Order: sequence, then C-alpha cells, then structure tokens
Amino acid sequence: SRHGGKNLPPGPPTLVFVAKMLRLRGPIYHFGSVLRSLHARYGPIISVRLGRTFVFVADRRLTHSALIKGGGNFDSRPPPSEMFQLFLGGSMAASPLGAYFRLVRRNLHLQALQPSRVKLFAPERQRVCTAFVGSLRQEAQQGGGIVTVRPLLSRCMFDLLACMCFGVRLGQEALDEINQMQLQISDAVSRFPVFEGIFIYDMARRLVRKRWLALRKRQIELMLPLIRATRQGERCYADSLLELRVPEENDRPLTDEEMVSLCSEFMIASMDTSLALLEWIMADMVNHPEVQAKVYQEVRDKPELTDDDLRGSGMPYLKAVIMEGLRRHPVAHLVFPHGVQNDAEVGGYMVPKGSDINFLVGDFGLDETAWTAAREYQPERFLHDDHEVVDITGSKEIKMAPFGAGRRMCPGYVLATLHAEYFIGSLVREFQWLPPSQGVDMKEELAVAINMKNPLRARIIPRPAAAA
Ligand code: HEM
Repeated sequence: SRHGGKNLPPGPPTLVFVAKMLRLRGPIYHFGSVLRSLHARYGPIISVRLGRTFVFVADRRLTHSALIKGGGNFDSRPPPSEMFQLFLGGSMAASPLGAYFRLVRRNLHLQALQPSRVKLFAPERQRVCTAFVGSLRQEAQQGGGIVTVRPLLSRCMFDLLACMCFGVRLGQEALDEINQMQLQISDAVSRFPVFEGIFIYDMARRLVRKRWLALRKRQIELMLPLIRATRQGERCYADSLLELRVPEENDRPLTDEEMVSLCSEFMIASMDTSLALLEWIMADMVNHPEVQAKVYQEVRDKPELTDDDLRGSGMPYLKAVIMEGLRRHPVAHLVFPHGVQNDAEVGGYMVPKGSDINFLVGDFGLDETAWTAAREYQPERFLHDDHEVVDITGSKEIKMAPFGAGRRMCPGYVLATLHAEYFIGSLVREFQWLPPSQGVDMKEELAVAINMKNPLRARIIPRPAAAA
C-alpha cells in the first residue's frame, strides 16, 4: 500500500490481523505474542488498516528515531475509544499534545511527583510498610513460615497511593471498594480500542455499556467527596487539581469529571504496574540468594530507608537489582498507543498523519544487540563501574524502555523506582526470603500488567532487628 507516493510499512491483511487479535482476547497492551510473529514475517515496522492505519514498531533504534528524534510528531494520542473516554476523559493519557496536556502533566510533576512532594509522604510510606511487614509476620506464623505476597502488598500499595492522591487515610472498607472498582476500570479501558467500529465488538460493547455507565457513576460518587474534602494534613494531588485553572479556556477550573479521571489515572497508572514489578523483583530475590545477600549487606544497618538514602548515589546494588528487574520483567509489551501528527518517514516507510503508532518496548531489554548475556540475571551489569550503565530515559540510545521514552514517557518513573527500592530494601532487611518446597513459578500472566501467573509464595525467616 502507498500513501502520498511512498510505501506504507508492510503488514498482514486486515482480516488475518483481526482473527489473531480476537483469538488472544487480552488487553491491547499484551498483543506482544501476536505482534512478534508478525514482525518476524514482515520486519521491524508493520502496518494494518483497521478504519485508520495502525503501525507497530518492534525495533529499539526505530523507536529512538521516532520518540526521541521525532520532535514530538509521534507523541500525541489517537482519539480515545468510547470506554477510554468514559473512564479517563480529561486524563493525561487520553489527551492529545496541546495546552491541556501540558497543564496537567506539569501539574502532576510539580505538585505530586517532585522529590519535595514525595518526601512529605515518607511517614505514610513507613506506616504502610510497617503494617505490611506485620501482616507478613502474622501470616508466616499461621502458615508454617509461608506467605503469599501479592494480596498484602496490594493493600499496602493502594493505601499509600490513595493517601498521596487524596491526602487522607481511608478505612480498609473504602480502600477495598475503590481498589476493586479501579481494577475493573483498568481492565475495561484496556480491552476495546483497536476494534472500535467493528460490528461484532460494537454489539458486545453495547451489552456491557450499562454496567460501565453505572461503574463510572459509582466512581464519581466515591471519589468526588474525597477530592472536595477539607484536609488538614500534607498537600496532596487532589488539592492541586482543585486549584488548577485552564488559562487557554478563560481560566476555567477543572470539571468534576476531569478531576475524577485524573485521580483515577494516578492510581491506575501506578498501582498494577508497581505491584507487578515488586512481585517479580521479590521472586528474583527468592531465586537468587547470593543477590539477596548483597542487598541485605547494603540495608542491614538502616532501621529505615530515607528518601536521601535512596536518591543520589547511595545503595548502588539495590538500585542495580531494580534496574535488572525492570529490564527482565517489563510490565507491558506495548506503551499506550501514540498518535501521529504529520506524515513522516520511519525506517524507510511512510507513517501517515492520523495513524496510531505502537511501540513494542517490552522486548528491548532482552535484545542481544544491546545487552551481553541478555537472558541471564545479572544485576551487576548496572553497577557504575561496569560499561553497561543505562539512561532509562533513552535520550541518547534506547536499550530498554519500561517507562516509554520522549514526551509521553511515564511521568511517574522516579516515584516508581523510589517505591521499588524502598519496599524491596525493607522486605530484604526484615526477612530472609527462601523458595517454598515446590519452587517459584515464573510463568507470566497477561492481565492489565504482565503479572506472575501464580502469585509469589515464599518462606520467610525474620532477621535480627537493625540497630536504631
Ligand atoms: C513500575 C511502575 C510503572 C511503570 C512500569 C510505568 C510504565 C508506563 C508506561 C510504559 C507508560 C506509557 C508511556 C507511553 O505512552 O509512551 C506510562 C504512562 C503513564 N504513567 Fe506510568 N508506569 C509506572 C508507574 C507510574 C506511577 C507511579 C505514576 C504516577 C503516579 C505513573 C503515571 C503515568 C501517567 C500519568 C502516564 C501517562 C503519560 C502521558 O500520557 O503523557 N506511572 N507509564
């Protein structure tokens, strides 16, 4: 196929593509397995016509030339699907490049993710971690030393993120209800986009629409009072949204819907991703006692890991373990779909204005042309005296991109890595982690994030308390 006299990227016939997608029945972010076989056949950049053109890029160098050298041309968003618009209309992820996008992205960065803001919630981080460790101890006592990490970790992470978002400690019942609701929403928004307009999917969507409308109504009922509540504690993300004005639209305040979408995005974007990453890294700790022992050496004398310990050059081995976790266990195959603003060439092919472009970043960390012994677990590769030091923003070269790259790169990557360092460091300081008798099952499950198929179970032995 051609566009403006130039070749579009090659690709399979539409019907073949749709049949493969339908067979997978997973969220769009996990079409990795289908895409891999198509890339093997058609090359590193492929396109499919599905109403508009969908382009998929599986090569890290082409991704670099589009997202870093492309000057923002590939960093808009396609028009959101009906489901995405319903639950996340007004969120950053749903917004095309423009004044509103810049406003909300800058606000998130300055008001919630800057180190000084994050530090305000250090006592809350410590509180949820202490509760988490207490629950692990209790479960181990009752279960012959064996614990299942995910349910307890999920409670603890959600409690912390809700606190950072709404500035209040919510009771367990409210936390559980909002957490459940957010899980359903993230599942719903990640399912339909490619198929919008295809008859059978439109039929299916109509059947569930009523349920989704009721869910959105309940979400607004639950979240709006939390956003509007008068708070006495630290300034939180919701406070900043109440004060935000849109200068390009007569200085209007955000609508209720926009504020709910932005808070929901804050939690969806950070919850499943962080949970999956932490569970995979703890599985690495269980499987590699020698690595766990080195992390323990770094943290054993710290009764509490402070933001100052974690930022800067402290704890190099712990940081290397987190990077190796991100390299080997990216939580998504694809970043969110990007929108193309103008016709442009990528890899010798024409990518037309208005197409969706998707980047298969999940495989970059295992690319043999970028990494020595790519399939081996070697945190040492990230130590500063080693030659493979990596810039996670990919500005010079993309070797891995678990957070994407360019203007749409995950704005939460510093917070996400800080949380990972804090929780992994604390868990290794408190317990020795050993495999259960049946070992650790490292199979993947393609849910909203790429999770461990079977939640991590481990045998834990409390360590001696660190000196205060
Ligand atoms: C391990 C944890 C995390 C991973 C692996 C992760 C990964 C990603 C990825 C791959 C994207 C898509 C980038 C693109 O479209 O090109 C993204 C976007 C986003 N992430 Fe994260 N993320 C994590 C944690 C967080 C946290 C803690 C927050 C903030 C509270 C956050 C907020 C966002 C937002 C708002 C977007 C949309 C950005 C935009 O559209 O401009 N994420 N993240």
